[in-house]
Amino acid sequence: MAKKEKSSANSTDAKEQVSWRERFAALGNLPAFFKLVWEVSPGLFLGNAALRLIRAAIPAATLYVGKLIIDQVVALTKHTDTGHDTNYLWWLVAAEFGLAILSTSLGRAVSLMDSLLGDLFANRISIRLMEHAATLDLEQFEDATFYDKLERARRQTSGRTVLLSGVFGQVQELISIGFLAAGLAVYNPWLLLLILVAVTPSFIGDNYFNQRSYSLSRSWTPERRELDYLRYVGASDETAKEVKIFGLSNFLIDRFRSLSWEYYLKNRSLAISRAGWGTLLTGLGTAGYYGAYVWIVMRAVSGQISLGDLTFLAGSFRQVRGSLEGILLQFSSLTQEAIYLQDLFDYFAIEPLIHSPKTVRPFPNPIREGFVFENVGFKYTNSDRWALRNLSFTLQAGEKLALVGENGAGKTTLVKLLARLYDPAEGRILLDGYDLREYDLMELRRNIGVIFQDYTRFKMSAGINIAVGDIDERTNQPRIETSAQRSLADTVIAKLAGGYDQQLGRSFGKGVELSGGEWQKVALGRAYMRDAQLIILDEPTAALDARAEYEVFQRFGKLTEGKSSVIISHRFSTVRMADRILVLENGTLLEIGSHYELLEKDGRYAELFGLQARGYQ
Ligand SMILES: Nc1ncnc2c1ncn2[C@@H]1O[C@H](COP(=O)(O)OP(=O)(O)OP(=O)(O)O)[C@@H](O)[C@H]1O
Repeated sequence: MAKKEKSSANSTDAKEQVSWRERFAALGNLPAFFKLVWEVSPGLFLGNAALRLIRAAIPAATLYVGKLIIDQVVALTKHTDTGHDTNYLWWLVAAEFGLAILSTSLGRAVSLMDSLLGDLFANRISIRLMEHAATLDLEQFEDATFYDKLERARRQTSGRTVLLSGVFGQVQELISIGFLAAGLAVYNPWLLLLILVAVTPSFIGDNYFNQRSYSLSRSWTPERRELDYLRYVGASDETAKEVKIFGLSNFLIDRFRSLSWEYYLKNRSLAISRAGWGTLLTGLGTAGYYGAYVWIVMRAVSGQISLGDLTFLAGSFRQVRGSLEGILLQFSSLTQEAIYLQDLFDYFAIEPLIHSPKTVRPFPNPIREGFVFENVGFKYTNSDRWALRNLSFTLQAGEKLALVGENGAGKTTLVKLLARLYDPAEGRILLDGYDLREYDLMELRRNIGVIFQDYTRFKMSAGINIAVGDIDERTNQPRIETSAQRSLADTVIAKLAGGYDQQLGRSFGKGVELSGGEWQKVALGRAYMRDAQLIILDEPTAALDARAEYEVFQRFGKLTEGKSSVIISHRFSTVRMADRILVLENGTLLEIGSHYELLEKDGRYAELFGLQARGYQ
């Protein structure tokens, strides 16, 4: 299944035009779609189908009762002396009234079920979207075409029940037509053929325009994302500061205006030609209908059919034409919806490249030998440059290693490889003698605690912001508080009115904003939440004041005794506390050794250390 979806995804990616064959092929997504809807609520699904079936019989029944009423009225007016049959007439009128009431009540019930099912379905798809996102690789998130797919899939979360009511509506209409057509065929089967011919032009026209509008919307996905982004940057608490200071609003608005105007113009020309052609082609259908109407009227005038027959035929004819037109139009929008569904399934079909092997090696506890980098090389997908190359070194068990190097040297990349956020393109990383890829991915990550320099400031409570280090322990308040003490976050939280329950960030309710250093102390608490064997801090103290930094590292040294740790820092006062220091330059290892060894060597480390030391003199 996944394979099939992938191949069709490629074919639609390759070109924006969608052929008839692809439209029909897209209908193959319907069973999977119905399965999703069924899973949401079997009861609502079945109820909806049953009510629609009953409703399908009502138009034909109403028309037939109408014919009986007219025939009865005519009979009564011809024989004024026979008043005995008025009872029957009133029964007929009551029946028609009953049918009308039934029809509207069923209609309401159906739309109620549609909307309930729609809400449940939207929630379910959103959850599946998040569940699937959690399985994907970091690299996939950094890819623009992936984002386009994600964006198109996200748009499926709402409004996809249009498809549901569309298909149910189609079946309902088809059954209605069956009843009505049977009536028409009794009088003259040619009438049916005439109807088919009359509706075909508008059907073809509509299909053509649906396809063009899908192609336009699909080919504009990146621009639509950019529009969303501009709207966000132009009106968000996170950007307001810089937008004001640098006076960016006109720049952003101009970009938004020109891009949205371009899209509007393309849409407008499509909408205008659609309206023009639509009017012309439906006109043809109307002419066909009135041709047949004239024929029926002439037969009534010449006395070949009764007045009741005339109303029944004219009514059936009008309804069949309307329903058929509806079905054919729905069909084209149905295939369009099915193509949109393809986007959703394409997204679900994306498979992560980084995963656990089928049989996993037990994770060492404790780690005995450590991590060994063997000729490791790595290149980001969208880059021709090697971010790391020919990297060989050992991070011994229990060792404190510092990474030093200029901006862009590859320090963060090295850390991401350790946590298997990426896999090396060349060479391998061993843990206690075996490739990292042989261990269970989740277990590896559980044993590594990383605080990145661009850690996330969750717009949630202060307690949760620490607990994310080990989210299963979020109700373990003593553990959260101990972690906060270790990272100095406790002094920050003590000043908050709501303490650990205080909402952070200004997005929701009475949230408060923290300073950069305060946020960093909170984020640092995450490292202590987790009982990891390797702790990695990527510039963890860049925003801390000198006293806090000193204290953090005093504690860090003690608290991670016996554990391995990696610290990335540009401050040599921090770096010199490590057992060994690894100096990276342009993705390759330049020097490795203790502070004193490297000073003695008088290489790059000694040079950088000297530069910083002189700055303080
Ligand atoms: N997601 C990415 N996609 C493409 N290239 C990337 C990505 N992340 C980093 N790079 C590139 O890889 C190289 C190494 O980046 P890395 O973040 O490892 O550097 P760093 O040593 O941690 O730098 P800094 O001291 O500035 O944090 C840089 O040239 C950077 O431009």
